[in-house]
Amino acid sequence: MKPKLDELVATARVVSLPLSTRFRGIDTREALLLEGPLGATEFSPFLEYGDEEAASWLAAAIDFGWRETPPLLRDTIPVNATVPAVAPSAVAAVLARFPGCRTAKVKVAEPGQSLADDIARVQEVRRILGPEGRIRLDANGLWNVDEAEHAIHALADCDLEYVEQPCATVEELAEIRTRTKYMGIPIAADESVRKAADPLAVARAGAADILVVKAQPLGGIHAALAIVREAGLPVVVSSAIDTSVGIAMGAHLAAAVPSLDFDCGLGTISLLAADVATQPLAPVDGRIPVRRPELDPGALRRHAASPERTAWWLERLSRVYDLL
Ligand SMILES: O=C(O)CCC(=O)c1ccccc1C(=O)O
Ligand SMILES: [Mg+2]
Repeated sequence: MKPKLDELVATARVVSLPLSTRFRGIDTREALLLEGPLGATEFSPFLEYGDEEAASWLAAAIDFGWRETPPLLRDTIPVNATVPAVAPSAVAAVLARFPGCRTAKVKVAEPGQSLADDIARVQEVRRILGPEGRIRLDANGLWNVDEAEHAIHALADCDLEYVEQPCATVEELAEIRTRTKYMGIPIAADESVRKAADPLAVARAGAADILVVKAQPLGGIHAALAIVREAGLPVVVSSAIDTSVGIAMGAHLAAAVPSLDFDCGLGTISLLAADVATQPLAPVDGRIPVRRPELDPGALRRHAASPERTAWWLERLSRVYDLL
């Protein structure tokens, strides 16, 4: 069901939240929050995304606010720490923000950095987590196949759970997966799922061992769950530096998937220096609860975006609404 645009605009609030650590080249995160009949919901495509891409994010916001979730199989979700491409000296402070998380996802292949920087960061994560910790990497598609092969081989010593989107295309993923198979390190697809015209193409091509699924870019909990069912691969539910409201959307998806073998990328409230919920969905003992957060009116006021940015988001909302 599609609510009227007026109904969306009536409750829309735009916030600008400071990050505790720079991530993806940003240090504040803007989001538009809405109140549906079922609770708060979030529309927060990244600023550079075009309206077509943002349309899936709006469909997701409406899905979470206006449609009952599928049956939930879990009431808490284990989450990973997310380590941005920071210097080794900053790793301990980042990990300390993720209490109880046994798994860390480490960003690698950051433009302007070298493989030596990645190795130093990953080694520091391994040192702090100890031998029982799990380490996965995320290159956001920034290596070519030869660079990926070299880097994965060099980092294999650190005992890797999987490598997420080492290269950009499905063809490259298939190639790197073949080349690194002997190392026994699985390849996960993220952008090849959430930014693809066909999110199932990577699974069909046999180009990944694991799918990263995100509720907002995939059009919402129900659409993402259908993709998970059809893909037939293990999944990791993740997020996009959402507020607690978007994280809750992801947590409900993670609670609904038939099986959940990996810790999820839903701990990222810890990368924000402020949030919008009365009780933020930050990790405790390595897990987040599955519940709908309540918006905190004081936080919405304190972190309200400027009138200019609010107008920009409302215009975006109305343009994207017309695409649904
Ligand atoms: O999966 C996680 O640990 C957190 C989410 C994350 O890494 C992310 C957050 C914003 C944009 C892109 C990504 C990504 O997985 O590539
Ligand atoms: Mg990723």
